[in-house]
Amino acid sequence: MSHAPLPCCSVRGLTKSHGEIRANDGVDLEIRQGEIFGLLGPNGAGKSTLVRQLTGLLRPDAGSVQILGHDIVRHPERAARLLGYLGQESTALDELTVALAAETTGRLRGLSRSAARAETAEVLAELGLEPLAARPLAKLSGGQRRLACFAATLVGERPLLVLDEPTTGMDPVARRAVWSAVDRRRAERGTTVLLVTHNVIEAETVLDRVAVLDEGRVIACDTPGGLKALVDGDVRLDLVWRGEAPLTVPAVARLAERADCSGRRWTVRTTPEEARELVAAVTAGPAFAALDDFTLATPSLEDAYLRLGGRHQGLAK
Ligand SMILES: Nc1ncnc2c1ncn2[C@@H]1O[C@H](COP(=O)(O)OP(=O)(O)OP(=O)(O)O)[C@@H](O)[C@H]1O
Repeated sequence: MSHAPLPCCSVRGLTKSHGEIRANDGVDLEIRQGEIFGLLGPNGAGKSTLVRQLTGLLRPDAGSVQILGHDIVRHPERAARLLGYLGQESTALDELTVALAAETTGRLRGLSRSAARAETAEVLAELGLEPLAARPLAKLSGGQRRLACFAATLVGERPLLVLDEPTTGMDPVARRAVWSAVDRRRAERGTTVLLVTHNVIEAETVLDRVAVLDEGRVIACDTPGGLKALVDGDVRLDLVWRGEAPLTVPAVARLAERADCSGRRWTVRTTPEEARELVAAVTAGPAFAALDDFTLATPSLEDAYLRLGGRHQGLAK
């Protein structure tokens, strides 16, 4: 008889209210070992509330959280030994230099001084942070500080990494360094990663599975491919006007009623057949003269998300 491996993290019926607001409403999740698992959802969906309960920082009103077989509701103090957590709030280590913050995290996690130092040097090199090693966290730019906090989270390795919006404020080079570091830990050490993110398109390439949270509930849980199958067959037409859209053109006026309009950019989700007709209509006559740019694209994970929780626009952060 074969046994399924122990899940890394198992959440059942998790419920938490902040006063009147039910931030988590019976959440069930199972994260497998070695998986990069994404938690998506609009602002206020309850992602941070969920994550803070997994990390033992917040006590649920009801439900259970097991991490590698440990009951985190009963023993919240065990979470620190099982997971590395990068939260959204600023760190208590803000007065320290980048190197010392990382080293101190390693020491707090039980590494000897020399091991903490060696790991810090490795992680700073991996993330391109060596030039900032001697600078206090409080004196760095937002993106630099975020990367330094991410570095500290990696020192004193834990089997589970919980990363709440790790790339907020980072430039593309730093973002790429974060995703490669995450991917490398999974490939080389079997680390499990729970990633909370708004940046769906960026995260799509590293995620094995995704749960979509909306108003405190899991409304979908699947692979990125599985979620995208929800919008299979649809295409997205983006139009960018030079100035005001030419609403005197009947086809454009009709489009205005159903497009998501964001300034000069209009987005329409439609079938390939209709997209061809729309493109023909806007690339002729006065509409074309008013058009700055247009693109037709196959669906992304963000389109799948919008289809699921479409009334929210929270992922466009
Ligand atoms: N300490 C608190 N006191 C009162 N209400 C809170 C508190 N923390 C969160 N909430 C409310 O609970 C709901 C869920 O918040 P949460 O921070 O978990 O959402 P989120 O999905 O992490 O959002 P974001 O993407 O903006 O970070 C929101 O309606 C929020 O206003």
